[in-house]
Amino acid sequence: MVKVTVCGAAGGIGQPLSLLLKQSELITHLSLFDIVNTPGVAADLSHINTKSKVTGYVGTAQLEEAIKDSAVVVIPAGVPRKPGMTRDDLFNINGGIVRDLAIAAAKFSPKAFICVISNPVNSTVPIVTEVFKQFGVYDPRKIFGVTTLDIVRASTFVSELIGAEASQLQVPVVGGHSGVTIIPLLSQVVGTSALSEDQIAKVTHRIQFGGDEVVQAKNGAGSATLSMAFAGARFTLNILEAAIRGTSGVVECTYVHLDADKEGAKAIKSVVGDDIEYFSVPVELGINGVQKIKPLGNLSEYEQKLLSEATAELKGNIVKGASFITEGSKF
Ligand SMILES: NC(=O)C1=CN([C@@H]2O[C@H](COP(=O)(O)OP(=O)(O)OC[C@H]3O[C@@H](n4cnc5c(N)ncnc54)[C@H](O)[C@@H]3O)[C@@H](O)[C@H]2O)C=CC1
Ligand SMILES: O=C([O-])CC(=O)C(=O)O
Repeated sequence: MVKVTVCGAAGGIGQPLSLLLKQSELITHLSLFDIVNTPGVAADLSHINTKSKVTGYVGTAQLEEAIKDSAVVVIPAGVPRKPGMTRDDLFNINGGIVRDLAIAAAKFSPKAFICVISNPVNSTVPIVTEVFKQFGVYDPRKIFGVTTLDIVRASTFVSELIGAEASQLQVPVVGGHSGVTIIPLLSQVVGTSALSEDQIAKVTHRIQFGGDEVVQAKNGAGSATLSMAFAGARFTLNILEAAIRGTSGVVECTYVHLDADKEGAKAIKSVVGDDIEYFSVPVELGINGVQKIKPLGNLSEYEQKLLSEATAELKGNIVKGASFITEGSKF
């Protein structure tokens, strides 16, 4: 049985993400959890003639049944931004939501891969880590912040500039998932050497603040949902491809604790500093999640500058998330 649970499944991301996951042959049970509306979403999806069984659960009383024995738990639960807000402004409400879902996952599905979409990702991933530590079930190879949308956006925006096929263009994006902590490594992309410094700076800024572009266009009705569902499905299916089907060479940039591969992390820390605990890095996925943290590769002078601008904010976000559990919540 390969059970995947989506927490926040009735939401703007949750519904299209569940639809995309329903198409996978690798999933045998798609479990949908939310605090509202999941029976309807589950009934609707359950009529689609693909492999997985679909079940819906609503409210915390049904959370154990929803989450137990999952291979993967994907978390797009929580509130989205409105214009004028930062992702960090979501911390107080989403921190508590992610904490409670992490507690359920630690109790009822301690071996699952946890894919965190809820913002602020830079802080919500440390929240999950600290909860899993408190329950004695922590494995850093299995907890992921989903930053795939940054990579998807980068491929689209850069391909528009250099005339490449967007779906084929690999653009590494490392660091975190908010504004200046998002670090696209455009110098590593074939075809970008023809771009001027000004073009590089502009497209870098667009990748860093792509989320704001959608928040402004939606004008109070939320943030990216459809592109995030696409990115979240890609990431989840890549985890399953490596872990369930055993395919080797599956690489994605994702925000992880660098303890997930201490050997691989040495090369990262030599570039970003010893005191950075979490970073979005290129990861080779395997049967246990993170199999190998790959090096960042060469950074241009401009990318070095982006890195130095990212670290202070990232470190603050990490401490804020971790201390929400270690100094705040007791359970
Ligand atoms: N990692 C990334 O790249 C991205 C992250 N996001 C984040 O994803 C989150 C969700 O965004 P949307 O789907 O647009 O929001 P939404 O408001 O449309 O949906 C969120 C869903 O979560 C549910 N929910 C609330 N509390 C819950 C709980 N305790 N347990 C289970 N479900 C609960 C709500 O009922 C709702 O159905 C936001 O925090 C947003 O900032 C959004 C886009 C990209
Ligand atoms: O911008 C937001 O709040 C949602 C998000 O994380 C993104 O679209 O990258």
